[in-house]
Amino acid sequence: MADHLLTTQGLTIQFGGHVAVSDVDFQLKPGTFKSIIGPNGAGKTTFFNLISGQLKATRGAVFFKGTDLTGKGVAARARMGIGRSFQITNVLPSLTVLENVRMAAQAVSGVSFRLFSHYRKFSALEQQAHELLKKVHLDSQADKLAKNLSHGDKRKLEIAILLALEPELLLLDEPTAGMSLEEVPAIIEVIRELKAAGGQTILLIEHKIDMVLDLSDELAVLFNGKLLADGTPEEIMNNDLVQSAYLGGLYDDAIKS
Ligand SMILES: Nc1ncnc2c1ncn2[C@@H]1O[C@H](COP(=O)(O)OP(=O)(O)OP(=O)(O)O)[C@@H](O)[C@H]1O
Repeated sequence: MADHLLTTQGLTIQFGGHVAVSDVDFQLKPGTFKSIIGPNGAGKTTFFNLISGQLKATRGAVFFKGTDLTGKGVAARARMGIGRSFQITNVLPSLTVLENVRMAAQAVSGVSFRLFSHYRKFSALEQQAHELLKKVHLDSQADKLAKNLSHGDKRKLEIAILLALEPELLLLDEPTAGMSLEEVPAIIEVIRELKAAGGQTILLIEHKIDMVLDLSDELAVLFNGKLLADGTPEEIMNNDLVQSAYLGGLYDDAIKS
C-alpha cells in the first residue's frame, strides 16, 4: 500500500437493496493517469463520491497516502490533497473568472480578508490565479463574469479552481459532459497539458473512449458496481471478459456522446 497514492479495500456501498459499488479493491500509483470506464449506472460517480467523502461506505475503506480516510469528511479529504470535479459545473456565477480562482487560492493560503487588504499578498494571489488560468487557457477571459462563459470554458474554470486547491490527486468526473463537439478538443488539450506538467495524479471518469485511450496510462473497468478489470489500455482492450461483458456498450456510448 505504501507505494500507492490511493487504495480501496473491499469498498462497498448499498442504497437500499442496490449495491452500487461492490467490494472494490483498487490501487493508484502516484503520477499515474488512470481512467475509470463502464456503462451508465456502473457505479463510477458513486466510487468517486466514496473517495472524496461525499458518500460513506457501507463496508470497506479508502486509504490516501497510507491513511485510512474512514470518518473523514469532504473538507478534511480536500485538505489532505484530494480534489474533485463534478459532472455539473460548480463555479460562482457572479464573480469574475479571476475572482473565482483567486478566492480558491486565498482559501488555501489562509490569508484572511483583513490581511487581504495588504497589497503584496493580494497581488501574489492574483498572480497565482493568472498562472492557473493560463494552464486552462482562460487567462484572456480573466475579467469576464463566470456566468457569461461558455459551458466548455466553465469546465476549464472549474479545473483552475481545483488546481488552486493544490491537490495531489485530481478526480475528474466526465469533464466533457454536456459540451458541444466543438468544445471537446480544447478541454482534452487542457487535461493533456496537466498530465504532461506532471503535478498531479489524475483519475478520470469519461465515456469518450478515444479520449480515454489517448490520455490514460491505466484503465479500470467498473461493471454493475464491481471492478471487472484493471490494467494498461492494451490489456483492457484485449481482455476477453471486458470484450464480452462490456465493450459493445462502451462503443455504443462513445458513438452516442
Ligand atoms: N444517492 C443514491 N441513492 C440511490 N441510488 C443511487 C444513489 N447514487 C447512485 N445510485 C445508483 O447507483 C448506481 C450507480 O450510479 P452512478 O451514478 O455511480 O453510475 P455511473 O457509472 O457514474 O453512471 P453514469 O456513467 O451514467 O454517470 C445507479 O444505479 C444509481 O441509480
